[in-house]
Amino acid sequence: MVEQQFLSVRDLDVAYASGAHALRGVSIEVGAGERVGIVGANGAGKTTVARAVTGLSAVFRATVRQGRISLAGKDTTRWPAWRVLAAGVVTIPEGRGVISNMTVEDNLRLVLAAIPRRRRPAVTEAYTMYPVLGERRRAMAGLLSGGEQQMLAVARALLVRPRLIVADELSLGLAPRIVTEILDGLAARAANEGTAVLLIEQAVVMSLRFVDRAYVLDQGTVVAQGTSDELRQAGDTTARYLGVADLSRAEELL
Ligand SMILES: Nc1ncnc2c1ncn2[C@@H]1O[C@H](COP(=O)(O)OP(=O)(O)OP(=O)(O)O)[C@@H](O)[C@H]1O
Repeated sequence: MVEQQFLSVRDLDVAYASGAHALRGVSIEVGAGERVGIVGANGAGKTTVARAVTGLSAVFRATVRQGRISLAGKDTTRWPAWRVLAAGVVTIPEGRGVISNMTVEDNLRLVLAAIPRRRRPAVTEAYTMYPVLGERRRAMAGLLSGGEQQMLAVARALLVRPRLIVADELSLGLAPRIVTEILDGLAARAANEGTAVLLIEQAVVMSLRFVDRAYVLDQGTVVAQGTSDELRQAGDTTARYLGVADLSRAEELL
């Protein structure tokens, strides 16, 4: 049981203007400082959860038809993205979202500028977290490798001291070794700052290593949930929803 709940999603139903009924009665919880995963196959509804939680549904012409989203007990179901951000929820969208034709350092300074000077962290925090960013701080972000860009996105998200980071398909297109490096950096900093992480991933084996517990989504519904160990041991049942032959022997997915 989550001791101090930060994000609570209850019985959420979301449909797109196209008619796609993407989520049906989804309930998830993320405690303060907790690391929680949402895993599921392509089209399961993972990104739709991320959009709903971060106030981006309307941008994608999706509507919350039923249910409630709350942050620290406040109903945020219909809050716009800027208000959710102000409440301490930062999103790392699929595709990273760094500004390509700005330097690494300017990408970082851009978010720091929004923080009052007396509380502003040093830009070098990002370089301590991922030293390669320091080495490449004058390079245009668009010239970094995919993994380095993702490091920049993660480090930038942490600089604003969020209470929750929602990371959507962080591993997409990256080598497993790089993903591990990125997640290790994120885990260390998040634990240090008490930041909760909602990790949305198709890469289930990798994801279960990083999170404390996870929800399995299939066709817009939560079909299983539990600690990483429980889900791994559920073997066949969980694996079937994920399109994996056997979760306990799915290391090759990495
Ligand atoms: N912008 C959109 N407009 C209309 N339908 C959408 C849109 N985005 C997603 N959908 C539909 O909503 C359902 C859930 O998609 P969603 O992207 O949330 O799943 P996902 O688990 O994140 O999959 P993926 O890993 O492919 O991103 C799918 O049927 C999808 O076709």
